[in-house]
Amino acid sequence: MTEADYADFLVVGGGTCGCVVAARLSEDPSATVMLLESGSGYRSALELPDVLGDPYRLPVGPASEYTWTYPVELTPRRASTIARGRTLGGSGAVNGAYFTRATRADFENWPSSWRYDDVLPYFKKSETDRDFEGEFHGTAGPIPVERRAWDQLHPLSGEFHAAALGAGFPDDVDKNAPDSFGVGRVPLNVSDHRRISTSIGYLMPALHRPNLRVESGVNVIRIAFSGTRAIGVDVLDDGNVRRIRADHVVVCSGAVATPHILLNSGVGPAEQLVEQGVSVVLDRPGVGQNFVDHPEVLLPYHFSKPRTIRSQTPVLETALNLAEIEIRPYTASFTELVPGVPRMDHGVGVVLMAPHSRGSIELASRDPAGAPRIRYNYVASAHDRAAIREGMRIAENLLESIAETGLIDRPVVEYTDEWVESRLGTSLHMSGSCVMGAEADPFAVVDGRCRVIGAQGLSIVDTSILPTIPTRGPHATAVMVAERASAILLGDE
Ligand SMILES: Cc1cc2nc3c(=O)[nH]c(=O)nc-3n(C[C@H](O)[C@H](O)[C@H](O)COP(=O)(O)OP(=O)(O)OC[C@H]3O[C@@H](n4cnc5c(N)ncnc54)[C@H](O)[C@@H]3O)c2cc1C
Repeated sequence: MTEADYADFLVVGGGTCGCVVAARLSEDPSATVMLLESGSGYRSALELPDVLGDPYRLPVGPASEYTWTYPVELTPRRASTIARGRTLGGSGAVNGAYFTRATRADFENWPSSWRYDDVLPYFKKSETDRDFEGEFHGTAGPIPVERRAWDQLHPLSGEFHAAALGAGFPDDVDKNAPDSFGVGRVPLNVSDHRRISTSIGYLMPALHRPNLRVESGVNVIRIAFSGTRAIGVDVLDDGNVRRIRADHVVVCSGAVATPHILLNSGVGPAEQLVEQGVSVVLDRPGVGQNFVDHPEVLLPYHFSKPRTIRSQTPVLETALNLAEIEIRPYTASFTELVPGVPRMDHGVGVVLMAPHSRGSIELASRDPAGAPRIRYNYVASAHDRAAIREGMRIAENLLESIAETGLIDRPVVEYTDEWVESRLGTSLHMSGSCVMGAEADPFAVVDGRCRVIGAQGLSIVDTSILPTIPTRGPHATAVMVAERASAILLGDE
């Protein structure tokens, strides 16, 4: 075997988690590490395409060369599409750069070895917080974290903050503190007006290592097994199938592609695999089942006077976090943010952060390169419908107060159930499509050490394994999970 077709650790997917895992594992000079990424690659931050470094735009429009686009069913009556990053850095290279940790309470429903005290060291290890230090913050990690200076906030962000305080919500000074609650500035993984993805923060500084090899533009179609032991992967390379062998395969392909690759490899609900003509390697009923994402409704507003578009304003600078609702005063419309998106109003996002509805990802065909069938099953639960309505009521009151300052006008809209369903979107925070759990739990796919239950030489490290969705955006939590999983894989924990 040549070095091109074997590695001790084979990392499948160079997204948020894959870049962390490849960089950390290759710190051990005795281990060879290969990272395979389906999308584009670059060798240094200098080669980074401008559009990926710009934190004030999201290159996820219909013609983007940096995304996967999947057809989805948000509700049985609402078809849509979702984007996921397809480049080094993955979804974290194209996202809104809002970098907020899961709270202490979020970890109470994770396995007992993943409580807040267990994960805090890895949150700290991942970041350099430029505003806060002390027991909850890191000062030497690869991802810089800062909040927008008060005197640079967009007027809408400042008025939103004042309106929420005026309505009696608590001042949430540090949204990355363990018990964050209320209104405050959001932490951003931005430095010198550049989005710092894990590709920039972790992978680029590691590329000089002789034991790390990165291949981009390579599509992994399945994991290869001998019995239940993973022995490598099959990749589609220039139309040819090539096998790359490994001692340990670490799947980091994200919450959509990871279950899809597993299903194509014969790991998943046996009945579904048999129906699709895939040989069963391991019957794991939880693969692709019960995922969660944050549903979102945009309440429209207009600026009273025409405003010049500010080129260096983050889309989200402040937010109000309540027990299960997040209210986001977006500073720009998605038409301004996402190239190629049709005309849309400015809007304040009302987002359900702890939904009860669960979705599924299943094989739609035997073609491993085809898209899976993704059903969100959004707002199927009466709880979710009521919680979104309550969030809309709070957001309405805040918009009313902001309108009184003369900054914005509000179109007259009757918020019927049909209107809500027609405006329903997703925050693109999909989590839990291959959850971590106890070995005895038939729906768990990986154990507390990120190993696929029932297989050998196979781990999953990405947002698909999150046991419950964070009540914040998942990016910072994904980086933490990848930090800890790397320590586990290296035998340091
Ligand atoms: C547009 C957008 C905006 C978002 N905004 C925010 C935000 O502001 N804050 C926040 O907290 N979260 C945000 N998120 C969510 C967050 O970015 C993701 O949850 C997180 O980055 C997911 O990390 P991951 O490692 O699980 O997957 P990803 O980062 O998606 O990485 C998966 C990688 O695997 C690769 N891959 C997939 N299939 C294959 C294959 N077959 N072969 C080889 N490689 C493959 C992909 O190309 C990709 O690079 C956003 C997401 C999107 C899409």
